[in-house]
Amino acid sequence: MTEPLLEIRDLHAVAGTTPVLHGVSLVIPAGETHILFGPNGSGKSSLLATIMGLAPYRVTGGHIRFKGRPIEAMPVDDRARLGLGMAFQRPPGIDGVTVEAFTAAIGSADLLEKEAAALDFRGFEERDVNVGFSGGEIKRWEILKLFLKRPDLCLFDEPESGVDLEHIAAVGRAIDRLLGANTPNDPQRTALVITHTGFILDYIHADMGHLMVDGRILGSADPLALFRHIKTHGYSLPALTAAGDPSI
Ligand SMILES: Nc1ncnc2c1ncn2[C@@H]1O[C@H](COP(=O)(O)OP(=O)(O)OP(=O)(O)O)[C@@H](O)[C@H]1O
Repeated sequence: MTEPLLEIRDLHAVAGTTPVLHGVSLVIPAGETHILFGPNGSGKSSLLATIMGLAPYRVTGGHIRFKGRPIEAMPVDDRARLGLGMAFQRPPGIDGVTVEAFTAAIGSADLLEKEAAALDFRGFEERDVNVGFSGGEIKRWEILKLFLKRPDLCLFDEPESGVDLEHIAAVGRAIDRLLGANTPNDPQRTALVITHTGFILDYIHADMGHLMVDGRILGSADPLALFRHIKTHGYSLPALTAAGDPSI
């Protein structure tokens, strides 16, 4: 079996003083793409933010191992250096830091033009990062940012929400290309993707789907079967959890 790149066991976490995760366990082998489904407020974004190490999220129990190393207490910049990266749902604007300067700072200036064209994101070089970007432009920049950084584990928080129907194809294809094995030195990436609409499933190969409810993973199954099940039956899985039937 492939080594787990990310291993989360019985994770409890708070946002400030609010409990948000209540015993999440999740293992993602290297090279796999996993999808996280769940109703509003179930803790999906909190889980991604806790993995990334963002304030005000704090682990109060359990553990997170990435590449075999415990990272619960590791600062966010060390996690990024170790190979974690996240495309945010609602990232802050960075006044005074242009897209060009940001790209140069992460050592990817030579890639910007080509990758920006693939995401139809030309002409933003002089704009401050995420300042005044439309909802869809933010999403495209967040994915472009991961392209420029190429983290080993990519966390996507609703990458297609707010993106118009034409650009969803560009976003979907870009994510597929980002995650795919490009050269022997640039192997298949690992990803955890939050989606409500499921559009992204038309463009990427996903290995496993997880259903999160009330800060816990209720069950896991084939992502397309799980998505179809949620569309028909909502966010409860008595059949899945009782029988463990991967085809639902
Ligand atoms: N920084 C915070 N401070 C206080 N409460 C928070 C914070 N972040 C998340 N929460 C609460 O934790 C719960 C889970 O929120 P979270 O954003 O993780 O849900 P979600 O599953 O991503 O929802 P959605 O699908 O609507 O994006 C919510 O009740 C939310 O209000």
